[in-house]
Amino acid sequence: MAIRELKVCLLGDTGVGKSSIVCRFVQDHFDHNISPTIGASFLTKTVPCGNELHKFLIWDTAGQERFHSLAPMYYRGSAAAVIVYDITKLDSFQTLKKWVKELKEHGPEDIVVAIAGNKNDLGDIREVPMKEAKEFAESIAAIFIETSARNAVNVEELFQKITLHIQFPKTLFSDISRRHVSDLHQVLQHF
Ligand SMILES: Nc1nc2c(ncn2[C@@H]2O[C@H](COP(=O)(O)OP(=O)(O)OP(=O)(O)O)[C@@H](O)[C@H]2O)c(=O)[nH]1
Repeated sequence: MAIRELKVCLLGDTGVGKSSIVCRFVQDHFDHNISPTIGASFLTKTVPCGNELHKFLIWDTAGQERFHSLAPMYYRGSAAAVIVYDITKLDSFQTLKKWVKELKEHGPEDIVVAIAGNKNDLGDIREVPMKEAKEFAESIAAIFIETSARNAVNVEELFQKITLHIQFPKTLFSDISRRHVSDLHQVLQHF
């Protein structure tokens, strides 16, 4: 089976849950006392996808401002960027917008952007309305999903959506054309 390598980087404010999302995806584990990332960390996960294996090469970057200048090393050459914000922190959504701008100006031209609103288990103290974030994602043709690394909600789905976007570029999944439907079924049944 052919292996396709997909470099993916995670960007976003410190504390939004980037490492926790990666940890949930790769190890199906959640650590309440996880330490802030220093520089970046690297993990991989291979998933079957249609007739291929997709190997995610995941660069989890540090959100602290002092590491900001390192980010281009990780988004350069990436097939996808997951920009994470914390639904309980409006500031983290403003930071996300700055990352979108930076990627547009300096990132790879065809990079798939996925916006993940993490900590959706904390909906009672939400500061970022889902509708606003979804509309923003649509305005830049990005994937949008709310996740909870803690409760294992939508983390697999996030990477699944990325895979689909890479396989079927420019397809908006709210409007899948008929000719893609059978291919998509094939892909999804292998997840
Ligand atoms: N309630 C809740 N807490 C979460 C969730 N994801 C992460 N956390 C907590 O948020 C804090 C920060 O998580 P990290 O994964 O270290 O955040 P990060 O974005 O990688 O932070 P940096 O490495 O500093 O960039 C930790 O205390 C996590 O346990 C979630 O989905 N729900």
